[in-house]
Amino acid sequence: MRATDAPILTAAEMRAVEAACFARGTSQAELMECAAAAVAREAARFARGRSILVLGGPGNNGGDAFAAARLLAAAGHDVTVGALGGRWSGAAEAMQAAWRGPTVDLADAPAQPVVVDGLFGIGLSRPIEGEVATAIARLRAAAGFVLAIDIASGLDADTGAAAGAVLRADATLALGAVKRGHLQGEGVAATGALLVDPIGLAVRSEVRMLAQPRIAPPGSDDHKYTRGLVGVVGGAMPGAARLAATAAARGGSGYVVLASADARVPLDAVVHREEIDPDRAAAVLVGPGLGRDDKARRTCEQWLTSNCALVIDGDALALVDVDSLARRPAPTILTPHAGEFARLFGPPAGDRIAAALEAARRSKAIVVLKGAATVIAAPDGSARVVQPPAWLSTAGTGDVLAGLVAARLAATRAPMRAACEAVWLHARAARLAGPALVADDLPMHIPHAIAECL
Ligand SMILES: NC(=O)C1=CN([C@@H]2O[C@H](COP(=O)(O)OP(=O)(O)OC[C@H]3O[C@@H](n4cnc5c(N)ncnc54)[C@H](O)[C@@H]3O)[C@@H](O)[C@H]2O)[C@@H](O)CC1
Ligand SMILES: Nc1ncnc2c1ncn2[C@@H]1O[C@H](COP(=O)(O)OP(=O)(O)O)[C@@H](O)[C@H]1O
Ligand SMILES: [K+]
Repeated sequence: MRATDAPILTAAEMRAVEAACFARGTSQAELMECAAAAVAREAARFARGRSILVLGGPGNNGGDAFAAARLLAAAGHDVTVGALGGRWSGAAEAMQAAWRGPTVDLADAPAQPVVVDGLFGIGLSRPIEGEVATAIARLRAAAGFVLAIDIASGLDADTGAAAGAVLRADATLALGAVKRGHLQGEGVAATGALLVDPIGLAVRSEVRMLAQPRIAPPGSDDHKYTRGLVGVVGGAMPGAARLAATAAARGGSGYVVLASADARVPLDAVVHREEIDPDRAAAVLVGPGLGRDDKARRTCEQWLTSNCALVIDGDALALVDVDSLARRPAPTILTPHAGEFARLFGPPAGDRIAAALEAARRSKAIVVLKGAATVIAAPDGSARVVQPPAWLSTAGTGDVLAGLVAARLAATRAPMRAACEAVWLHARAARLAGPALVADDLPMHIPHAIAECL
């Protein structure tokens, strides 16, 4: 199944879940059979009759691989196992012994159009180098499709870092839960399409993949003010604030006010004013195109010390500090890209999810750390992660997101929910806009994305 709403665990958390499962009486062999059945199902779906090379390593990832090879062969597929000689133990040894088909050393394994990678999973303990690295480079180059069991071999399961070679996958079947390493570092490119099978494990985690939200429509007694007035503070680059204001209007706000020295409005529905009335605004966005001069600094300070629910983006992120954010009495959402995040909180070490959670805890704000995997982290330790389409990597799409976050904050008054709704709608609008999108294309697709969530 697709990874939407799936739990995301560290390797240690995954091992704790497995240990609890064994303590309840499930055997390792039973769990491995479950994993292997899921792997065989996906491999058969992708192979569509082509020959399959299954790579089996020395640990339980290899155990899954041998068991999957047995199931695939029993279903009539042409299967060869390329084994990394080693000492199997426990359930993995039993799975290796139960495989009766052709087995060759990894170094001699014949190239095949479909490769199932069961070399290493979350137990990778040192870089892949030497003969193994040479073999996987050769087999990868010849393969049309690689399915990784649990995680692409060579990736650190927590950070996605690759200290040595990696067998890049076209799809990965995560077992039990998504691992943090699928979503960061080299893992972003090496994971391919991310699929998850629960393999019968009950996994609870407040760090999850972002699910499609349910959006509440306005009630019959709502009017423009109850639905939420969004204030967008403009500055040195007025286009950015206009993009944000357009997204705020299309994102379900009752009323959008754009305060800018430049009187141009992007839509007739957006109202231009010199100032935003803090008592009327349900959410205020500060930062897109604001500039960083003294005037921008004063504007930022004024909103930071206000009682308004704030979305802080772009230039404003360079004008605030963590302690002032933590002192705010009203909800705050920060929407930094990696550079803005590093300036405010320090560069995220390997695990961006951990870094975003720590930043949320310190600033007492919702932190939306944008990028190829966008992390939405809350001070209470919960987080959601989504992989937006890479076509979003173009100027101004962050301004659109910031306006959308402000719209959802005004509509819901619930900052974590607002950030999740906005990030999902933004990614969905990008898919609806299609390849080679520009930021201006996104807002018109937001209402269609919202319609899918009612
Ligand atoms: N624990 C369980 O009961 C289950 C685990 N599952 C599978 O088990 C995997 C984890 O199994 P393990 O903990 O055995 O670990 P792995 O199978 O991921 O790898 C550990 C083995 O590889 C060796 N190794 C690590 N890095 C190496 C390198 N660079 N070169 C050569 N050898 C290297 C280690 O010495 C060890 O023998 C998961 O990813 C998943 O695929 C599934 O079967 C479900 C049940
Ligand atoms: N490689 C990528 N894959 C997916 N999404 C991306 C990628 N690069 C950037 N994005 C998304 O594009 C947006 C860019 O925001 P930002 O960097 O603030 O741009 P700007 O300031 O020009 O508006 C964010 O939503 C981010 O998650
Ligand atoms: K693997």
